[in-house]
Amino acid sequence: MQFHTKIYLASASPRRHEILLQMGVAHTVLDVPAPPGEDEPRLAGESPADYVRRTAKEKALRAVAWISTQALPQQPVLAADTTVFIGNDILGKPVDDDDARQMLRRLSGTTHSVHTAVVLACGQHLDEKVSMTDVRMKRLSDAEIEAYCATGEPMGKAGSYGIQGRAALFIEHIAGSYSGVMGLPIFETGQLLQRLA
Ligand SMILES: Cc1cn([C@H]2C[C@H](O)[C@@H](COP(=O)(O)OP(=O)(O)OP(=O)(O)O)O2)c(=O)[nH]c1=O
Repeated sequence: MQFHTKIYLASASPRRHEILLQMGVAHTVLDVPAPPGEDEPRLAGESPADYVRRTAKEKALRAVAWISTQALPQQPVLAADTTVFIGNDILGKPVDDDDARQMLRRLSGTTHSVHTAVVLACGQHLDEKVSMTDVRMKRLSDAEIEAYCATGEPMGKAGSYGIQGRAALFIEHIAGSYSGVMGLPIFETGQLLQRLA
């Protein structure tokens, strides 16, 4: 599969940039000013899939609006949102080490789901896909959590871990998309980009 159209990646996530490089997708990373504050709250009754879909669409549309204020060429925009769900709760990115410790204690010895929505915007036209992955984490000791937090790896990552990093040692099993857990599901992204050809 070859991708010929150049796109913008509207994401500050280095993982998403790396995954697009792996896919051979020519892209420019856009540094769209993000709204200040914490992760978007979930709406009442909103499913995990609907939540990531909505937040990824917001990122894409914010980028489209921003491009139109800059002297930038018009190109399709790719945006994504990744969130960890456990029980009925969202685990977003930790605000500090204490927050990370709490999230890792919560994930220890259980299975959670990681949802990633990927959105392709051509102007106001949006196309999207959602990947869902179950992740089983082994039981973590306090010492393991401490040592992991000391690496700094939890920061900037939903659920306070990176499956692509040292936390791989904690993951017993996954059912779904490894790249989706990392932040950009390769299969679903390829399906969206193929429609540009
Ligand atoms: C669960 C998990 C998440 N993550 C990362 C992917 C995403 O970068 C991050 C989830 O945060 P997001 O809000 O999806 O993305 P972001 O803030 O990093 O970037 P942007 O909004 O600008 O696109 O967590 C991993 O790198 N590995 C993992 O195993």
